[in-house]
Amino acid sequence: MAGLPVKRVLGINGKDEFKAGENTNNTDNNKQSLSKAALAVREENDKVGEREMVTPTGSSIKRSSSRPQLDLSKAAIQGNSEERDPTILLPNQSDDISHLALDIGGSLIKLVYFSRHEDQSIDDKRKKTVKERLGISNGNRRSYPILGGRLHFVKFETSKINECLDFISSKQLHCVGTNSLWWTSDSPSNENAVIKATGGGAYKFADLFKERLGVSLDKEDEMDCLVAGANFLLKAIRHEAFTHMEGQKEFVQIDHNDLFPYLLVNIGSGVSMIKVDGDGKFQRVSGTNVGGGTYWGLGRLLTKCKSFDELLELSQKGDNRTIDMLVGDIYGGMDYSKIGLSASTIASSFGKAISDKKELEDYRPEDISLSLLRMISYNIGQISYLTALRFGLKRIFFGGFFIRGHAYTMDTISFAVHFWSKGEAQAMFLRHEGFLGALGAFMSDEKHGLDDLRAHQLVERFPMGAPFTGGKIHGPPPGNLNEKISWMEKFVLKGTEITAPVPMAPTGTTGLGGFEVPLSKGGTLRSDASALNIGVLHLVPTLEVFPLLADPKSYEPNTIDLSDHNELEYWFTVLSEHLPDLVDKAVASEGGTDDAKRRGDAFARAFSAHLARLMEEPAAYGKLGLANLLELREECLREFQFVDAYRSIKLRENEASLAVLPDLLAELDSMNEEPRLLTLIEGVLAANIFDWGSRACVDLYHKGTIIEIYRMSRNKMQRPWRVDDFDLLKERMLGSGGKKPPPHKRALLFVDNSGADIVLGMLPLARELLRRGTEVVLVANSLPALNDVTAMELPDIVAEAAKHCDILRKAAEAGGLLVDAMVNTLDDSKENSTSVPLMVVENGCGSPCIDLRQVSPELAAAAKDADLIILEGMGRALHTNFNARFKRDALKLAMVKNQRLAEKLIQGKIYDCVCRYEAAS
Ligand SMILES: CC(C)(COP(=O)(O)O)[C@@H](O)C(=O)NCCC(=O)O
Ligand SMILES: [Mn+2]
Repeated sequence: MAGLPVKRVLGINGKDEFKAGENTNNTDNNKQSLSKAALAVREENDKVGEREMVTPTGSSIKRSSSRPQLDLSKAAIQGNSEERDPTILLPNQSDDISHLALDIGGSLIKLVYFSRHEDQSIDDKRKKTVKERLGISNGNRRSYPILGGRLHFVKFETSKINECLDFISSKQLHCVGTNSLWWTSDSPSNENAVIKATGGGAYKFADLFKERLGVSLDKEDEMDCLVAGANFLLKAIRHEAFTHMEGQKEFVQIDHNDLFPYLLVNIGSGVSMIKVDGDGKFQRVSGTNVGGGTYWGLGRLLTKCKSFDELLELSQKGDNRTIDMLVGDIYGGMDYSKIGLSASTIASSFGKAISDKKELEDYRPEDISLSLLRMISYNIGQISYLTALRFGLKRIFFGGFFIRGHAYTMDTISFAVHFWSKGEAQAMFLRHEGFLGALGAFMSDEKHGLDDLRAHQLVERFPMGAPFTGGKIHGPPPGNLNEKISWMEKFVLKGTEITAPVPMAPTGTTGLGGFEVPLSKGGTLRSDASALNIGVLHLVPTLEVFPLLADPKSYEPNTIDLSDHNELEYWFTVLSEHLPDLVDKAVASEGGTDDAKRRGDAFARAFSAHLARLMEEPAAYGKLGLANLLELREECLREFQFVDAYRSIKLRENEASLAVLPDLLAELDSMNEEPRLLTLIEGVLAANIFDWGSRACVDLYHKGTIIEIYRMSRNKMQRPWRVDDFDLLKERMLGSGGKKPPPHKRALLFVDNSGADIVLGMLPLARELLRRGTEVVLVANSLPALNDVTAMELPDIVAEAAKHCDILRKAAEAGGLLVDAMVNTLDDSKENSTSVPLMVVENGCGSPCIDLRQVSPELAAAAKDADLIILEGMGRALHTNFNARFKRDALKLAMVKNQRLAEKLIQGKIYDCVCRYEAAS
């Protein structure tokens, strides 16, 4: 490349430029081997139909182990493909099913199973050097008895036990420990195979399990299991418990050290009330025979409903006032306010039926269902409170499948507890309400050693194809890609629309013990899987809490709280509008084949369905922040096997930016320290405009070349920025009054996008730090997300940049980044290579945002000696971590590429910039 001074860099419209929005057909003309090699490997890869990650240098490697994936290469259907759920063989899938436990109750069978995955991470040279340098031993700082994997939750009706047996058999879940060749035609030997089971059905169906699956049920005590399951959930899952009052769900942060004692009320067919004092320390103190079985049994007789869910659904449209005797009915429409009873309070459930001269047929089944539901829920709430009172317990957790995340049931129970305790006691519900027993049975198997898992090691994912539908498709959550796609396609066939439902207004009470009727949710049904409102728990034992958080307990990654409905609606619209473009990119990234189009379509439907579900109930999947939505989108893409939707865009922008880097560096080198620092920070902010996740920016890319946009952005960098702590930063870096402060020892640079952002923004800043004697660790995504640069792509970008810069070359060499002597060095003498190192670590995530409670072990290790943290970009520095406080100096740099966020967060406007510097706290 011809040398171009920076002024020209910022003003040229040279021949190497091309439109940011153009497709990459001109790659053949590209002079740098970097992308050619990658494309060659990609073609090769497409030929063999394998989906592996490809580095820009062409080395093909397995994706990071931090987010395990299904390996579908060489997948084949076993047996008859016309079957409803044919078994699909995945010979290259290293996940192996290893554990299963059951809770076989009177109405439902709850199944928990664990699919394990081997550590697939490759120990590439970069990782090895980083590990050596950061002192990470292979066994990590503690030895975990378990491998990573996933915990799945499935339920079946007990009356349809054969479906459950088929499911276990099709997934070979009963072949514990015989995971080696289960896909071969020889059926695995099951002699002596044992499954942990609890609930009455463990006795009742023991012979059936032996007969059908050849396994014995190892029976565990039901109460032991319930308590073990509840204790595990309350300690290990961050947003497990929540309150539900008047339609409002609020998650409760339980302090592990202040959990006991509590009352556990498990509402199954019958109801158990257990006082829990510790792990394994409990007593069943009460119970009632009026429970879920009563509701379902009486309800079936009275309404002719065919299932519990149908009965519950019916109650949504009911009006219990037609059948219940209310205070107002007795008092001529008046409240009985002297004793605190409103006119709408139920005086006697079903009481109107005495006086009305009506027969059963004269009552609407909807009204009967609601009346019954209120009668039973209210009664359980009241007895629970009285029991808690008897033992001086303030907290009551309700579990069991009676609740089913049903808002009205929870409101009724909460109301009863609140009303009778005069607000002293609180009803809390559990997201995994129905699986306490099954989880407990699972935990009772010591083999897996899951009992000391921590919240940061669990990542919850919602992988089911269709979480929210208007149709009636039943069955367990789809397991593999083909199942997922055809699951989505079924909705198209049935003409079922996945619509964004009308938001539900909060249910009202009259304040004196009376309830209004539930507001209809438009008759929408949920699929079996989503009715659980829980996802698959990914166990990643290596994840750690970022050690430099000032107060990890109070740390909240999300800046934007989506429980605010206006906020949710806004971001929902933004993400929905972005979807067609994203699908185009994703399909193109996979060669635009029919298979890719089919997957793209399924992805769009699945993601829209998730969004619709969350619009209806923002807390459906736990506490919802914007970061969760953005991550959900990436996860959904991965679910449909889109490895890297923005790959070609990233490569193209990297090339264009690398071409002008030498001139930028030369220009910077001609400056004095102070203007140079300012130019560098301006450079980072200006280059953060290259963000393919922002609607406004993508529109901009169609109007100019990368360099034009970069130049325009640079020209707008006039200080003061909207948030401008540059002077504080300058003082810390360069000192004042002639005093030179010592340089930082190690800086962690959380980098963001590819192209100009990394090459012309963050790399020059890294170089400046290196020049000052500060070690630099570039922290990048483990997996792709939008156009964010990944840790796997970075070494090649650095290597390319290092060809033109001694400082970068020496530091990269010292950091082990230049492993293959591929650099065309400017200076071959190795003796000079005393430099502080430049390293690259992966952050452990695949999202545009970062939750610092769950980071990779290499990042946690790198953080130990770091005294400067630089977070860059809207996702990492604004949507998340804007309010995060650190134990070390922190610099947050971002351009705000969204008008509404600019207004909300910094009272500014789109393209305003944030340079926030906070000294160590
Ligand atoms: C996804 C992003 C957080 C990525 O921003 P970045 O971290 O790259 O600066 C951002 O593009 C975003 O919030 N986009 C959605 C809003 C919009 O289109 O305006
Ligand atoms: Mn980004």
